[in-house]
Amino acid sequence: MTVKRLPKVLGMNSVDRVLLDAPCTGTGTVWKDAQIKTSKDIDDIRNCAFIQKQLLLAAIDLVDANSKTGGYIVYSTCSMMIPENEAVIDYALKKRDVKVVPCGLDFGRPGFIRFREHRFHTSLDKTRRFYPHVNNMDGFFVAKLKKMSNTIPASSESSKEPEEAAEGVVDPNHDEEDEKDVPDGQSTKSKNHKQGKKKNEQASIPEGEGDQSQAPERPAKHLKSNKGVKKSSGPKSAEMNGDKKETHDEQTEHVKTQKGSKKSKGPKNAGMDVDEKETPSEQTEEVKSHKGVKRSNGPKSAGINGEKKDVAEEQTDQTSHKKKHVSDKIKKSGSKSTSGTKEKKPVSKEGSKKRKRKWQFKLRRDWEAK
Ligand SMILES: C[S@@+](CC[C@H](N)C(=O)[O-])C[C@H]1O[C@@H](n2cnc3c(N)ncnc32)[C@H](O)[C@@H]1O
Repeated sequence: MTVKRLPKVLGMNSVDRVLLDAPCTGTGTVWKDAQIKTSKDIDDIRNCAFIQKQLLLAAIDLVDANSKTGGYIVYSTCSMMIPENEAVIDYALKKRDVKVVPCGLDFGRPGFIRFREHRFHTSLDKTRRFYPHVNNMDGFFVAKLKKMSNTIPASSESSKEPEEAAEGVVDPNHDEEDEKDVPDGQSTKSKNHKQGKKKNEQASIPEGEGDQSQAPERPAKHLKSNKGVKKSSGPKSAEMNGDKKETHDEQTEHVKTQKGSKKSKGPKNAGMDVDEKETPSEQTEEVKSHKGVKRSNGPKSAGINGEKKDVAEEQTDQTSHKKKHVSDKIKKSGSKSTSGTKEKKPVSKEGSKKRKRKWQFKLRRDWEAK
């Protein structure tokens, strides 16, 4: 039986409420199953998003909006992927007469309302995101919907739902321009310099918090598609430290595909103060192609507060985009630049970083072009 038939079989508007703990990629379980970082690829995310959207619509159709004791649908996943979370809820908002209501949880971070080129309904900030390194639990997403009426918007019925299920899958091949003002994102990128050759190897991973501010875009991580990955079955732990002043976290560690690279230590900060943040520079970690590269272990630094972070990151992006121009100007003015100058001086760390960034953007551009 297909998911779509579920309401017809069980009865449309026949139940008071539904808890939909949807099947997902389980990327939120990364702290206890590091393999998840390399075992899932964009196709897995797409497939999950597809079924999740169908399941959510079915769940909504099952619920009776006029129930005096219910009319609610709670949707959850243990995935950190926006396509499996906010995008699914946003999709449901367009397809059914439902609205997002507060979850009643005073911890966790608000869901994203914008991400790269995507813009979600502002009520998505009532959803909640939980991060392993922040909340000492599996990465988790939860949204509570209130069904407003049992009518299905005409616009919804006329459209083809299946194909729309693919909507919301954040295309990692977005314009670089979009990265500037977009929140965290975290596309996954190949570290072996073969991005262009591999298709659909990037996936978007949320990183920051979802309140108005957006986290910085990060170099993508490379996701491999290995089989035999453990299935996620929802969050299992934990002591949820209710940090109310959570700011952005950046769980966007680089997914390393090579052996020998340092492993992520997962949530190392039980009860960690949520103020921990990544510095702007962290979002521009280079894509490494060789083995033995140290990996980022998530949030390391503190320093910037939520609002400033976006700005800082934006600036970082802009800086990268303008690098070439700046370099040219420096040349013209005859000043000695650290990189890009004619004289081949030993490249400084800073220069090396810039060049890598430049190279990274170029790769991405080329890859996107393909
Ligand atoms: C995150 S788990 C839910 C775990 C459940 N809340 C529990 O505590 O046992 C997702 C569940 O969805 C089921 N599932 C997978 N694909 C499905 C589909 N197409 N339709 C309905 N359920 C599906 C899986 O078997 C799995 O039990």
